[in-house]
Amino acid sequence: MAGEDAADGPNVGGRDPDALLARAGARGDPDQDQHFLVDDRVLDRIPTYATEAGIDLGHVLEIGAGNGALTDRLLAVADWVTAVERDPDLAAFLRTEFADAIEAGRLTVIEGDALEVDLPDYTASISNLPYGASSEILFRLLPAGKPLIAMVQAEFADRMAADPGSDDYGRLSVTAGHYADVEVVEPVPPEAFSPPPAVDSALVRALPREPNYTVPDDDFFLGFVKAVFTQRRKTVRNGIRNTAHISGLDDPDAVVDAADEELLRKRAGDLSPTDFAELASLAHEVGLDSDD
Ligand SMILES: C[S@@+](CC[C@H](N)C(=O)[O-])C[C@H]1O[C@@H](n2cnc3c(N)ncnc32)[C@H](O)[C@@H]1O
Repeated sequence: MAGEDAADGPNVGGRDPDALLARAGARGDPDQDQHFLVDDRVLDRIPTYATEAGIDLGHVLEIGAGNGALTDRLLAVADWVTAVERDPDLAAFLRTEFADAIEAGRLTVIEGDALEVDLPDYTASISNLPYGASSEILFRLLPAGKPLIAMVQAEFADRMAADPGSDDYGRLSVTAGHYADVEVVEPVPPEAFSPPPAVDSALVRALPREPNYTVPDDDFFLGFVKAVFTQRRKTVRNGIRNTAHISGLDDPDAVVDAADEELLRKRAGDLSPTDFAELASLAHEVGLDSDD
């Protein structure tokens, strides 16, 4: 079990992030989404967002391990960490710096693109994500139904966790909320990173659960939500009619004819996830050709 036994020598959990950067010889290339966490307090707090929620740390997946500052903290609490890193120099550094943990079978380094490599069967993911690919990476991870803690752009975090009717509520909120309860657990300023990103950051925690609605088909539901939000300033009636090329509906008019007038008069940003599920279920029933 995670805890004292998981500690791998006196340094694990206490490596100085600046010293790690110096040893890695990494300057951080913003074009490669390389912004390394150098604030010890933020690094130390990240695993606590998992432990306080009782998340199983048997096998933690870290995407974008970089110089290993977070990997070090994860090794202090997890039984096993799999770290994915695309930069070959950083992956090589991780293999050297954490040779003892690798030798002990507690760390696996996967060199490659997180969107392409095979992912292991992990119990939780905890990452400081490359912002350029956060959306794609998150929507690779969330359907796995495992708890997730991720550093993302603050604005992105707010949109993930937003409630219906708020300015931040949109496709991202409904899609993330389809898989998990999402909360923003900590805002993180640019100075916590080297080099500092141009944007504010935030840590989100996503705890998987079944949605409180049912849909006939996840992909159809998510495509329908995407389609209607492309017309967020229009009424839902027009949104459904105008976006059949995105939603894949064969007969959007049949959906509009059958749907509840009160929902059709609203705009996408005012529909709850349950409203979307009701409309998508109806659309699936009456808006698709039977041979689809
Ligand atoms: C924001 S840095 C985080 C580094 C380190 N984990 C930390 O917390 O300081 C993101 C890391 O992801 C790596 N990266 C960028 N795109 C990636 C991708 N598609 N797949 C895997 N790693 C990627 C970068 O090389 C960089 O090391």
